[in-house]
Amino acid sequence: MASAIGLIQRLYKAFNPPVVPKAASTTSAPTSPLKFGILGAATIGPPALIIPARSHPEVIVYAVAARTLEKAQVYAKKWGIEKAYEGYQKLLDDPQVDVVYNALPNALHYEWTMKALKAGKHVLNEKPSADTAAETRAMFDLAEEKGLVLLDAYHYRFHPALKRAKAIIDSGEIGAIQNITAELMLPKGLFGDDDIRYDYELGGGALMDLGCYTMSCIQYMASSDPSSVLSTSHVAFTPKGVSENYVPKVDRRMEATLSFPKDVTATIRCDLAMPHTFGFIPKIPVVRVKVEGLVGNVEVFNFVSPTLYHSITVKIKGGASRTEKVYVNKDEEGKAKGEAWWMTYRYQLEAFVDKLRGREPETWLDKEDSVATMEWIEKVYEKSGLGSRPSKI
Ligand SMILES: NC(=O)C1=CN([C@@H]2O[C@H](COP(=O)(O)OP(=O)(O)OC[C@H]3O[C@@H](n4cnc5c(N)ncnc54)[C@H](OP(=O)(O)O)[C@@H]3O)[C@@H](O)[C@H]2O)C=CC1
Ligand SMILES: O=C1OC[C@@H](O)[C@H](O)[C@H]1O
Repeated sequence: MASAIGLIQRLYKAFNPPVVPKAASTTSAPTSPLKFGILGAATIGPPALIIPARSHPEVIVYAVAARTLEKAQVYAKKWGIEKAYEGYQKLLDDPQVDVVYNALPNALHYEWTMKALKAGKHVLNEKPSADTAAETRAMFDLAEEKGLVLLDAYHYRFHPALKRAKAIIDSGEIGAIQNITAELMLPKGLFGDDDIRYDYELGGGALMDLGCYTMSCIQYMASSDPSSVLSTSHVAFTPKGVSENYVPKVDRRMEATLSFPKDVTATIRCDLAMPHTFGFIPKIPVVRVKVEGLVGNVEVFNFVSPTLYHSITVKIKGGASRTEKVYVNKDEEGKAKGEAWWMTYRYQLEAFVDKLRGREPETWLDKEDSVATMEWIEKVYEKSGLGSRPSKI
């Protein structure tokens, strides 16, 4: 009962956060709040940036750009955004925009992040980083050269629940890691056949969309990059009405097993549309990561959206089992940083702004994290025979 009430309270506040006055930076040198501009009137914009920004004193969502002015205006009106632009370049040309949130389809991340950086903007770039590791590397190289902050929005990494699970593993409580399993599988019916996730030219595929979280997560849990892709299996997406000769390039489902140094193995599973049970009962989403060690294991249920609900279960072989839940970061004195209702996106925004303002973020993902995740996504695609998504460089 208490946990149901907690869930309702967290959900309500996550989507109806207190709107705080916009202030100058909290650093000693006062500056104006940061003005964010969104590329694309995208579905992800409100949960990932617009709503979290309401409770961030240093963030104003100031502009949105879409391919048509009408779409940008409708979105701007709905979400209380001051400026609406037709075409993405116009938003980049606006000197008032400090930060660009790139919410375009994956295949456009590279082009528009590069353009935004060239225009002198910091960038919060949606996941997965780009279509290939070469594109990712080029984006981060340019950000470094320009002294700008670039972050790929692997939002799940910023939630304290993940940090707690990792701390348990790193403490040695479960012994040396032997095996990791990360799964993110959704039921059929969430995405139409014309969704960007099923479009090869737009960087589609289950591994790109959902699998990037699982790939990133196994690397984080293992504290290492993989050594090789041992095996893959996939179910391709085939649009309706295509000819017999159609060669599918997009995975609806992907499974891969990878080896890591020190005899560690990891399996990832992702699915954009798990078939209904008996053809009509939708399956429950599968969102979990399990790390098995020599003497025990840790399992995080719902590692991607832990604010809604999560559990961290620790089982020691032949011994006790316990469950933890962690919704806020605490410093050494026990002072909370964050709120139980902060979604992963709000934690991510906090870290992004801290970095940009020269404060130490609680969590950060750098160039090497992003490049390594893309590299191994490409290697899985190569092994599967589907091949990498088309690179622009
Ligand atoms: N962090 C997270 O939890 C999530 C992240 N994502 C990521 O965010 C990005 C966007 O996803 P999502 O919001 O679901 O997607 P949407 O389809 O809702 O938005 C994509 C945006 O890209 C623009 N766009 C530009 N060119 C094209 C094109 N050729 N075809 C289709 N759209 C185009 C669209 O049009 P216009 O310019 O006209 O507005 C639209 O606003 C992806 O990279 C995805 O992986 C998605 C969901 C969750
Ligand atoms: O968090 C997510 O959940 C649903 C996905 O399709 C989306 O792209 C992803 O980022």
